[in-house]
Amino acid sequence: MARRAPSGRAPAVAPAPSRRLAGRVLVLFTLSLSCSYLCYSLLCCCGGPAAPRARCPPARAAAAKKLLQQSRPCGRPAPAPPAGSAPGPARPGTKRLPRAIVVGVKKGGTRAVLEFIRVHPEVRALGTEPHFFDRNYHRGLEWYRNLMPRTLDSQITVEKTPSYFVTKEAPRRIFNMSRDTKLIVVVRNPVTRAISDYTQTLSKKPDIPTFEGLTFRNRSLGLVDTSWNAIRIGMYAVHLESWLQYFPLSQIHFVSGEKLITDPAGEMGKVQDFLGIKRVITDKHFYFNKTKGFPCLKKSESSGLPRCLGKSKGRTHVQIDPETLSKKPDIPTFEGLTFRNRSLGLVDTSWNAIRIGMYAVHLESWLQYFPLSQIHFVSGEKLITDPAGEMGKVQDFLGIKRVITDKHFYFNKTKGFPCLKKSESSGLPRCLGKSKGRTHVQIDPEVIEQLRDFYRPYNIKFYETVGQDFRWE
Ligand SMILES: Nc1ncnc2c1ncn2[C@@H]1O[C@H](COP(=O)(O)OS(=O)(=O)O)[C@@H](OP(=O)(O)O)[C@H]1O
Repeated sequence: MARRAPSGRAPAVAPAPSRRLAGRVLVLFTLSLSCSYLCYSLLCCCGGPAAPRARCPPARAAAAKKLLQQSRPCGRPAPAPPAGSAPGPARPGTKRLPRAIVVGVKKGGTRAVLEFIRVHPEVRALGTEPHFFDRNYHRGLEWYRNLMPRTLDSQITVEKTPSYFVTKEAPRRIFNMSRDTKLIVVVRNPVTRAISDYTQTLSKKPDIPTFEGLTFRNRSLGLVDTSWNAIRIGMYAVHLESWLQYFPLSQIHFVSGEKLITDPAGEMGKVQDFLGIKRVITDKHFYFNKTKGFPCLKKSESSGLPRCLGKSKGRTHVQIDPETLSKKPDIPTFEGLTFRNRSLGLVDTSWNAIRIGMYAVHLESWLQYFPLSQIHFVSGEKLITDPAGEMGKVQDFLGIKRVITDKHFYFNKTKGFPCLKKSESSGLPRCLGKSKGRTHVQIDPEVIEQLRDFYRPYNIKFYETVGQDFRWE
């Protein structure tokens, strides 16, 4: 080893054995450097001399870890270091907030859409799910922006977090970030989606109850448990309402999870149109992998090699009793819809079926424009028991001769209603159609009593206003 001169500098000329040693050390050092570089290049970077590749940002490396069979997504020009970080080669582009977000739905095919769209040169995607608008909102927009890949002005930043679709606050939060954000929702038959979701949970927690057990609150009554997430997520219309309060429908693109499998190029074509970018991703980008049973990319964005999605995508689903699958959706009961709080007797006046019967309330609006004498009230009850009598009054009100009389009606026992002896159209007897005079569903008499109490003050007000007692009590 070269001894240090008192000044601390190495002597200008070292003795001969030391020089040999130094020479060897230098050769070894150079060799080890070359080796490290070679390993580094093989493990992390891809590309050839024509396309110099850069190190992958950490978030993408994490994404790669998550995705089996996915090589590390790199192969883009090296991104620039964040301001204030250690100097390095200049990396082009800026970290920008996403212009498009795949907001759902879980198990719809969101990973496929993200991996397919990021093949487009005008798209850069965050590989991991940042969960910013649900779990990490408190971290602030800068935190979110920092996760994003660098993009050039011409490129679109995209992220995907499927749980956003069912997060109540997500539409408002995304709107507050940018009202122009384009939203992509991958939807799939909610029954298959629920089974896929359940299969995933089962793979992590093998002790959970059966799918059937979790699906029903009461199986014999067919009451589906809408509080179970696997079911709730599939109630697309319910969740969509929250999004439509902030975004026009034109700003939401729905990808068919089914077509994404049978015709990935077709579905991705529509996604590209929606994003306003050229249709670059086409049939040529896909092949059907028989072993996987799904379409795969011929060249992935990351490695340029053929790539299928990971093992967790396209799992074999658990077998579900076909009877469970054919159960009708859990339409709420009349009782369920009637009350905001049944034990408190609080009737839900926002339900149309209830609100319409508050005649006194609606009549007020009419009386602001028309005198009462210009409005004629037909009793729905008397129209059944005495159609001629009620129609007589209608003719009087219209100022026409009482032509329609008892002679025009007969009681049809099968129908259980009065019918016309001669219809105006055919001259033949005619009852109203099947949709008129249906057998009503049975309602708990206690509910009927509660509703009578509810309507009583409205009815009294109505009788007083119109000067007629319709005797509904
Ligand atoms: N090309 C391709 N390859 C593999 N899998 C594909 C593909 N296209 C769509 N799918 C379907 O994607 C389903 C997983 O959906 P997600 O990616 O949205 O799941 S997750 O919410 O991110 O966990 C996954 O659901 P399962 O089949 O139930 O596993 C697939 O059916």
